[in-house]
Amino acid sequence: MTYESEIAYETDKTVSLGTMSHKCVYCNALKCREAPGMCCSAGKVQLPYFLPLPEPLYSLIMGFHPDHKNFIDRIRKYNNCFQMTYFGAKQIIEDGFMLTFKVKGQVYHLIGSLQACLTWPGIKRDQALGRVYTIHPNNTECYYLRLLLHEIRGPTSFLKLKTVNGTIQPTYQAACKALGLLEDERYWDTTMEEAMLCGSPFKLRELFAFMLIFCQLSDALSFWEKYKDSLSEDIWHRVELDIQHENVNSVINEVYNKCLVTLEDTVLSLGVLQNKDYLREINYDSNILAQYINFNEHLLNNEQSYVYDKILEDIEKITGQTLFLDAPGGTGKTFVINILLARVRKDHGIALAIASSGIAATLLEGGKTAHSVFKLPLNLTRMCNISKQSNIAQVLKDCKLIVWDKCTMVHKCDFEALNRTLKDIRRYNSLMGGVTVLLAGDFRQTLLVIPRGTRADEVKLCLKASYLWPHIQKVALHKNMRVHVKGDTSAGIFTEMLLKIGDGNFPSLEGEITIPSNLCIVVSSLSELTSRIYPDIINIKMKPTEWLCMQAILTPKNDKAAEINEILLKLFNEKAVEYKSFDLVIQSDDAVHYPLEFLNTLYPSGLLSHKLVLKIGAPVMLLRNLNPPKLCNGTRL
Ligand SMILES: Nc1ncnc2c1ncn2[C@@H]1O[C@H](COP(=O)(O)OP(=O)(O)OP(=O)(O)O)[C@@H](O)[C@H]1O
Repeated sequence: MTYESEIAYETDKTVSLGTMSHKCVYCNALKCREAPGMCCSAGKVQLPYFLPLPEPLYSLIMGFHPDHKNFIDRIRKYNNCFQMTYFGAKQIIEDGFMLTFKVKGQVYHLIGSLQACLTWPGIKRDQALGRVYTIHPNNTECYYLRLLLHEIRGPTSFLKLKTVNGTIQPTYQAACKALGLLEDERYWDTTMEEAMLCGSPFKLRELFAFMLIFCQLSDALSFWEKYKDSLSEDIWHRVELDIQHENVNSVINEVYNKCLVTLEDTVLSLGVLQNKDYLREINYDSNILAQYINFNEHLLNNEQSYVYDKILEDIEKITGQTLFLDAPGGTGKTFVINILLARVRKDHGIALAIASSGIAATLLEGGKTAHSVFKLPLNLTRMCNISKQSNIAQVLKDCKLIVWDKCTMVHKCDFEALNRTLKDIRRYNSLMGGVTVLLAGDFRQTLLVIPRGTRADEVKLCLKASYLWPHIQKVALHKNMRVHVKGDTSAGIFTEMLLKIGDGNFPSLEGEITIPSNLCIVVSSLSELTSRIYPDIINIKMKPTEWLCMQAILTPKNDKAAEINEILLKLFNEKAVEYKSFDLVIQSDDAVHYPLEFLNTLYPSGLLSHKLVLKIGAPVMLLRNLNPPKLCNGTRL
């Protein structure tokens, strides 16, 4: 039926929908019939408040505008066309000679007079927008020209695109290189030359080893030829002392050879050619661990000691039990786990420390995420992605204890896949292949995330719903040590509240709770948040390091973190220095489907964003250390 704006449907006898006398108990929606809750999935779907319509839409709809009738008659057509063309922009930059905007990294230009024809009906020539065409990398110069068009704002000629710092480059590719848009071996030269200013030959060899392993030097031999004298300087000194008056040239090859041997040792010590995973697990310093145990073991309270002794006994008797440590926040899970790990590792046994999230993994000594160690597939399957011959299989075969913190966040299928994999690798058909497993977590905290899933889905797919759950022994910790040992009363109030919420005992209104104002401050914008957490950040140099350690803004998504970083960095007056990553598609044919500028917009977890902006004075946090014993991930530099 076509909608006729002239007809008063509410009084028309031929149209009878009934009165809207039913009110949904969850969202107050008025309905003719239909069970309560169908409209909002029993209160789970909550729409934002309806904001007043902007002008002239408000007048057009409400009848205050002369074009009201015309608008209402054609409202469907208007709707359809807005559906196709509407999108929002957060930031529009109008410098340069033409208006440009980016959607997912792709640049769109207001093409105006560049438009070849005027045939599109109803579109004015100066309102047309053009998207830069994707080009295959084999079409070299066009490909680099396109890259430049994405980087240089407001170019007025092709010559201008080729001009970098006043110099006209011979090709677009050369211009890209000069602008630092392409991967360039010169960076490794600059790195080495900078290191040579103050680094010892030992450090230079270590750096060279890192480059060989992680940086894919295209011509390692030429690099060696170029820097071999600096890399072997200390060896030269030693040899010179030994040979006294002999001809130096006669030993030159011996020196380089020695240098290459030490270089090889460095590469091997980084564990690339050996089983790095295995070496890492057995190479803990027993003396330090013994000291740690002596210092902390006697601090364990009765509940903690019970758990601790039970697990050690299980490891000793090789009973191979799986235990679940049910412990709310602050009861000392991490404390007990770290002593347990130290105890096994002290005797060069393998104790794997696993957590379901990266942040939780950093709290455990030598912790790693479950997905990285067990190679848990993202699309759930019956087995983990570990071959029997792999390095990690060797580790799993010999390990004595697996600790899995925050296990309540894991999908039951992952846990079941691990069970099957361990049975297979260890060739032992009991639970978890007979290795002692300690699962720790609190079901009141975050459960697993099911995309577009409901609360019921989460419960149905969590660890408790697994067929293995009845075979897991349960132990618990109750005493909040954060409050007990540290006397932190606010932590006590917070923990009590969390427990009440988790147990469903906190007063709520239609499924929503109000957090007491003495527990947190609600802010209205990101900039207010940053100014409250980091007031006066530009004078950070005057503040003690502890000040910075006392505050942090946590956000679950990398793009939000980038936004917060940008707000804070703008407050520093120093000149910004930009470092850009080189993103590549492995198959060159995919370059058309995944253009560089799109790859550059992604924020994969564990990787830096495409553009790293640094300013003098702004603190930097280490994301990944290639040489872990010295600085750990998350260190502020
Ligand atoms: N027996 C103990 N003696 C002294 N301090 C302890 C003891 N147990 C725990 N603590 C301290 O109490 C604090 C909380 O412990 P911990 O971080 O291990 O708790 P948790 O259960 O892992 O908490 P969350 O779930 O919030 O991570 C830590 O500072 C820890 O050092």
